[in-house]
Amino acid sequence: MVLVIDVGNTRIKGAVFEGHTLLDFFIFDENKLQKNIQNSLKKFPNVTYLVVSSVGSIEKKAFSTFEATLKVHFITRNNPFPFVNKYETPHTLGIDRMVLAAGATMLHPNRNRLIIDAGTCVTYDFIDTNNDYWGGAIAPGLRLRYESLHNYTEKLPLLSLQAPHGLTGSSTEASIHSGVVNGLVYEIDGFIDEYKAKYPNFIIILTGGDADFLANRLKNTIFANSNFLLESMNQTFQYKINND
Ligand SMILES: Nc1ncnc2c1ncn2[C@@H]1O[C@H](COP(=O)(O)OP(=O)(O)O)[C@@H](O)[C@H]1O
Ligand SMILES: CC(C)(COP(=O)(O)O)[C@@H](O)C(=O)NCCC(=O)O
Ligand SMILES: [K+]
Repeated sequence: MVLVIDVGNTRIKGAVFEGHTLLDFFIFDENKLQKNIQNSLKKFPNVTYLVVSSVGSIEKKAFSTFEATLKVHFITRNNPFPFVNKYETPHTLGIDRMVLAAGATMLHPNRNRLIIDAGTCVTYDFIDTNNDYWGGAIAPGLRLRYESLHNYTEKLPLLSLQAPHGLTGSSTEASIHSGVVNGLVYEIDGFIDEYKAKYPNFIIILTGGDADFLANRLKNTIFANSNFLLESMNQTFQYKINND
């Protein structure tokens, strides 16, 4: 059994896998990380591997206490990956984007694929039919958009995520909800439309903390898979074991 831990810029997520089957899912509190992991391990005593990927501030040494009882693997750029990396600055590419690209390559080999991860940032990652990874786009995520409007203006309140009532916001609050939510929905639909027009037989994967909220607001019919990064971490780890 494998416990995978994804350290994002907002939240730390974990999942236990038996082979390819996800048995349980956790959100860990950064301040109680060790304790939270210990509790998950108590629930699943058959876990033998801890697999971590981080784009956040938590580094490998945070998991060193588990090295006495588990095999701890930190996913880095030195891992084997099943795609060809054509990014011009591969040394700066986010490890989460590499893991998503690996997951998409293994799930749907030799297809044109776009992975949209709506987390702290919204990342777009494109892999073509040759399994060449080209990059994509990085944009502010939903929460970040609400926070930026508040932090960089004098008069705008900090609002929490709410579905807009329509296109035209008739108050400050309604205008912010329309700008943030409709704005991101149009952005995502716009990217999807452009890629679809260019590449036939396109596969789109939507994941991240805001995936479910966004999926049923898009003009394009896309099913969200919130666990895709965790599943892809498990796949990337299996790929490493098979290729070592
Ligand atoms: N309890 C929560 N705390 C923070 N963000 C949340 C929560 N529930 C949903 N979200 C949404 O999830 C997004 C962050 O997604 P997530 O995938 O956790 O990010 P990351 O992988 O970058 O840490 C935010 O934009 C926010 O709207
Ligand atoms: C773009 C990101 C900040 C996204 O992080 P997330 O929203 O998943 O927390 C992360 O993938 C990252 O730090 N990337 C490095 C730059 C790049 O990918 O080119
Ligand atoms: K992201």
